[in-house]
Amino acid sequence: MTRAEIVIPRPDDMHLHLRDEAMLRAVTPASARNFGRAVIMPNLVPPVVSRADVSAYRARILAAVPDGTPFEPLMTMYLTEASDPDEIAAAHAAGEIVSMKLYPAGATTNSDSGVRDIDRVMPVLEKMAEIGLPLCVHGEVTDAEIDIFDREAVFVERVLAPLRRRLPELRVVMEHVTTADGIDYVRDSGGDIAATMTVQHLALNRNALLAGGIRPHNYCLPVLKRERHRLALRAAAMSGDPRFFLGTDSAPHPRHTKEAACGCAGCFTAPVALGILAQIFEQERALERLPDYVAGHGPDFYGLPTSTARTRLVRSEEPVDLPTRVSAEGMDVEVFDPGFDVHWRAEPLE
Ligand SMILES: NC(=O)N[C@@H](CC(=O)O)C(=O)O
Ligand SMILES: [Zn+2]
Ligand SMILES: [Zn+2]
Repeated sequence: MTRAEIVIPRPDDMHLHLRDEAMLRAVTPASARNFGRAVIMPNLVPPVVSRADVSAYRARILAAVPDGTPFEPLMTMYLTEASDPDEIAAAHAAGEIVSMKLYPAGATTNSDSGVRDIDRVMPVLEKMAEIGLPLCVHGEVTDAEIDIFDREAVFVERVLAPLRRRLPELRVVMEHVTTADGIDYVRDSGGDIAATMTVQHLALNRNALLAGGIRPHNYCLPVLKRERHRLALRAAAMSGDPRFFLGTDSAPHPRHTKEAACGCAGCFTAPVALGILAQIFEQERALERLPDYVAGHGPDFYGLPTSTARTRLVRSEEPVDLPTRVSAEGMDVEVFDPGFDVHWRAEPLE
């Protein structure tokens, strides 16, 4: 194929970190350009835990969106052991949030305020099941004795499956699923569950993190896994199963905090996500499945209409020059590099 193009509904990013202040201003334009809507993660410092926090953060995001770019942040609230079921129900009823986010305390970036004991949040989860408000889950256990490559599979077995047996009506999104175990669980366990998958977990296996030198910009949580897991993720993404959809988990950190003795977890993929995904779906001869993966299944799960705006994906003979860095206000953020040529680029249409 030399030059080709496809026009698809404007994609939505169902898992995104935009941060705050200078970083928020630096990274928001890339997401607003490529995506019509995004589910915004609440792991700021301090976290987004109240209705007032949600509305103030939403206003700061909108202020960072370039003029004339339509972009709708879909807000989430950070679940803590002090979360109040009535406040959450009120936020949901008022359309202020699309989900609650569960971080096991200590599992990932800015998760210290997260949940230590699931029993303590059962009243909130029961209320959410009753009103149909989804729970977005960072699905990893935090026990020091569990190997980091096993933490997702162990979470499914010890936390998620028992929770869903206890509360089968709870709607759940297993965020950034990375293992065949997670994929199998979402596909086979029944009930109202879905999963997001990132760009980096479809593009790379753990060799890209560790072979031939350590590559901190490929470090994220859950950590990249073995090839067989990447292949299971690819198969799920290409299967057309509506329970699987894009959440980039684009997670910017200042460059010096990743290129460090103890580097931060997170890959900044927002500027390049769509081109890389088109490349991957083309490679798998499944381009016709891309629109549902990036623009159909996600909004469907959240009860939102598919976007009526359009995006054109253009394939060129020559590889695209991918941006390597975003700099603003003295802040440097390295853009994710998939390590292979990308011939596709996304152009938002009016
Ligand atoms: N994915 C990551 O590696 N990092 C995310 C947190 C998260 O989504 O777990 C971040 O906020 O930096
Ligand atoms: Zn996470
Ligand atoms: Zn994330």
